Amino acid sequence: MSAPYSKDRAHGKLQVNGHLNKTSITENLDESFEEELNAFLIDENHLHLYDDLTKVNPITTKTVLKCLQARYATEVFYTNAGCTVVAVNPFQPVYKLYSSEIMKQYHTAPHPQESKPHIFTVAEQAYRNVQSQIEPVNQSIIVSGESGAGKTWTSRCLMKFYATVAAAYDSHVANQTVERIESRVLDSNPVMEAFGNACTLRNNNSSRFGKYIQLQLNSTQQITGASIQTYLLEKTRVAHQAPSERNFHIFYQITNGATELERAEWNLPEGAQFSWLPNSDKKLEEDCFVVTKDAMLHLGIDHFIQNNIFKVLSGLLHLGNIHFADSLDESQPCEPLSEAKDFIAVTANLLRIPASSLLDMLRIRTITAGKQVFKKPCKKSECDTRRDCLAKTIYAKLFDWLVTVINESICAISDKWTNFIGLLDVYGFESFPQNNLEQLCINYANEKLQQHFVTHYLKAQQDEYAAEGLEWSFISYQDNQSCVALLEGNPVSVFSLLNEECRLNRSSDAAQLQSRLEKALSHNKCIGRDMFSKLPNFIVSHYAGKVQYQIEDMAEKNKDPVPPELLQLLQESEDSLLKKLFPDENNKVTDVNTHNRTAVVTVVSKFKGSLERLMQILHSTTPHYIRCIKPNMECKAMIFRKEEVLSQLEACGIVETIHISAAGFPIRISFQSFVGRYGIIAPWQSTLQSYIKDCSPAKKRRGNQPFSYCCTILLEVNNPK
Ligand SMILES: Nc1ncnc2c1ncn2[C@@H]1O[C@H](COP(=O)(O)OP(=O)(O)OP(=O)(O)O)[C@@H](O)[C@H]1O
Repeated sequence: MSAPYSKDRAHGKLQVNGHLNKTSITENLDESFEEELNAFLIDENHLHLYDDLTKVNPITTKTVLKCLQARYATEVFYTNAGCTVVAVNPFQPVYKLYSSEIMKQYHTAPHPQESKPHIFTVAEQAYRNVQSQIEPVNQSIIVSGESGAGKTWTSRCLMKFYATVAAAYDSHVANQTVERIESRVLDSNPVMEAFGNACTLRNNNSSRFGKYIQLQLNSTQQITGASIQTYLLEKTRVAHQAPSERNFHIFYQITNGATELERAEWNLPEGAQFSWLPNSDKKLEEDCFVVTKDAMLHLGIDHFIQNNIFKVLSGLLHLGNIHFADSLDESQPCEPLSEAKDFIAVTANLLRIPASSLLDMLRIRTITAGKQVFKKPCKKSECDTRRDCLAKTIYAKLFDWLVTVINESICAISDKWTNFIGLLDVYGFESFPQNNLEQLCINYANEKLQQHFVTHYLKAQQDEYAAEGLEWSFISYQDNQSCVALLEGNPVSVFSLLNEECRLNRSSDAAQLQSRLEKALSHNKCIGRDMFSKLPNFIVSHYAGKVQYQIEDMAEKNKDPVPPELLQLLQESEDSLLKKLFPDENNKVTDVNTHNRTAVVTVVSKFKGSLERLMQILHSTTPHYIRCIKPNMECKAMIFRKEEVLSQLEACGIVETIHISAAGFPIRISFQSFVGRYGIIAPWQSTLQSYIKDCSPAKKRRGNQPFSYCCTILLEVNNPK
């Protein structure tokens, strides 16, 4: 990222890295720029006063960082950065910021933009945009940031804001009958978090899935419903938890919070040990079973179904305790360890499947060749994989089913809502010592969102100024198109090669895949490799930094194979919930072991498809951005680590955003809307009409004219020369 220069710096014409006379100007100004920078920073007492970072002068990463730090020290957590609100996580409750009085203040403010920076300003702006019915009427609030930065917290606050200000107060039915829709929408949070969040090294309540919530508004802008779309649940967590991390919260809730009666029914004796329940001594406030059960009830999941769900979950915990011994004779199936025998019986009982069928499924593979069917004993490692696969398959289906049930409970029928405000809370960029397909998908999603931001805001704004012929010098921003192309492009990309590997119906060789990736994608500057690593790998230069991915297991994870006998077993279950989750038509589920190569639907293809649909929705809405920043990795209150914040600011290109916003036209409304609304003050209506007629085709073509431009027209019409 190059050193920026401010608008004022070059007499209002040159902003950052301007293509115009860039070199000469930067050379001439280097010295005085340094002086100016020091002059700005010298009086530390004034830095926290910068509510809007576009007013900082000069705008540099250092000045922006210093202002955010000064504000944080004075317990000011929100700062405007042009079109974005920067939210630095306080890591402590700040009740005064989110009270219903504060919500109402922002809601009723004549000019919310002039109030103190807040996520409620963004929420209110989006709401007023819907009220004004200016196209595009539907809105999206994109909340981004790394794990633990505060995305989920922010989304929750935004939902509470809308539940307060857009409530159907005047509706008798809504007030008197069962549960009001807004509270039901809010109830979806604890349920989704119990089943989809977990304690990780970086966040005690980390969302292990992405979500897009559409709040549905009627013609008078009251909430009439909502719908939730989820993305890529980290289902592997059910059977594998990294050291010092935990499984999904719900497992701890049932084991800690069940009553005596429930314990007996779900076979969860006090103090029972489960392999898939690590770090259960760590108590979190998220472990509140009563809250989850109440919320489920409000969403229409009655006690009977709840009981059924928790019984199945208990079955999964017991399943995790089934371990096999190595078989000395390959022709014989592996024997379960002696203590595992009880767990087989209990698991089978809780899942209501025959214990013998469960044991067979776990340790014997069925191979179909033409009309012949063979049985082959699995190795110990295969038995473990099949056990884990059973747990992941059930949990993922259960999670999807819950989302469907929640949607049925909160979604309004189509003629009851006209517009929506969408809240997007997706996992942040991830880079661990070991990265695999999960991180590749997550980082791909972040690349797509960054591209949306760049295209939608940075690029679109600059393009429009250029087309308008407005005085403007270009700002170089980090365009991530080549990285996106590397991952998903046509005809060849990381995804296409991974998918091809799955279609080839053979066990994948990581070293071969590495050389295939290298050969086919060498033209793209965003891919590389760690030559010193003995393990096959590739490195992707993401917009937020380089990430090294391990290739071992990647193709297998992409296939995500589910043995057909596993599905058959679940279809035979007598349990009413499992019957719902695995109805008979699942017989048709693609078997990746068969020869039907074209039918393989891989993880990346599915994920890419769902992201494309999300992008289409985002493109059809007016976007708003909230960038959450994690001020320290220990998640401690009032600690601001400059290096950590700096890398997050750089990763999201906030300084470029501030530059463009500082230099650009902040308000833009469609030409037609402008004339429709303000034309009345033009005394010469006919002149106005002819002025519009005379507008150049290029000007007429564009729907969104800068506000200043529209004002000029109005002025000219009012004061004809
Ligand atoms: N505005 C806030 N006020 C007080 N505490 C906050 C605020 N925002 C976040 N936190 C604290 O930070 C923690 C992490 O926030 P959150 O779970 O929203 O992060 P996230 O960005 O959604 O992380 P992940 O991507 O892992 O889900 C919260 O559990 C809460 O304790």
